[in-house]
Amino acid sequence: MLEVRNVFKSYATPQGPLPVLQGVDLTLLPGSSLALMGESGSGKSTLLHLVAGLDIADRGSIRSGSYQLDGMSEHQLAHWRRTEIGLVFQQFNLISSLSVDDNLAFQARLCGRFDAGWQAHLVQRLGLSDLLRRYPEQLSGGQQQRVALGRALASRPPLLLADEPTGSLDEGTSDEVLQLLLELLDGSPTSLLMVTHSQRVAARLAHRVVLQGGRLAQAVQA
Ligand SMILES: Nc1ncnc2c1ncn2[C@@H]1O[C@H](COP(=O)(O)OP(=O)(O)OP(=O)(O)O)[C@@H](O)[C@H]1O
Repeated sequence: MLEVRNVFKSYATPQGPLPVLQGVDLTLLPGSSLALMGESGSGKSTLLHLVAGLDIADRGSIRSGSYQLDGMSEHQLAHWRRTEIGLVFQQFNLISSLSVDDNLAFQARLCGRFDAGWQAHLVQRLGLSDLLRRYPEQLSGGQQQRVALGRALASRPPLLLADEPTGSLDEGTSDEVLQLLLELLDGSPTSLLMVTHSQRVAARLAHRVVLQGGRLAQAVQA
């Protein structure tokens, strides 16, 4: 279970500190999914980066399972990122020098959780069987995002963090990729925290919250 409690984060700017998160509270149960919405610049990516251990909160607590992120060293945060979370970004972030097959296995191998049977299942479900020997530049956007999802899920992380994962795909491809993701997560203990601007996408997840004035509010259904 992910628990974010009273988290604050400001950035230093030439004009002085810019407060972005001002007391964020969030709970995400195992196997559940939450859409994180809010206007551009409201701090969605900032919050996701804190949960990912890519940046550190000024104060407050972030915990998941037996991990307490505040107070962790850079080395411990790197371990957290490697073993406990899967990350998917709008710009796929695949490793251009590795084949699809090796991209898929990359994180799972890194954290010692490579499972050939599970990877074969992901390849089949994500429709990647004919693309395994290709390199990222030889794939369409939708294909690259399917590889990125497979890579993030191959290590069976307790928490999947996705920042606008379908943001650069057309509507049809976006629906297809989201559908695959939700099917793969169905019945699994992996929780999904997804930043999205799309009401359509958010409506498919179990819960929705909006970041406003540095805090989270329940989303009002459009
Ligand atoms: N490293 C940084 N240094 C200074 N200011 C930053 C930094 N990163 C983000 N910001 C500012 O913090 C605020 C929140 O940014 P963030 O990227 O978290 O917003 P967002 O809600 O994800 O926006 P979008 O929907 O446009 O991606 C913005 O005003 C942004 O300019």
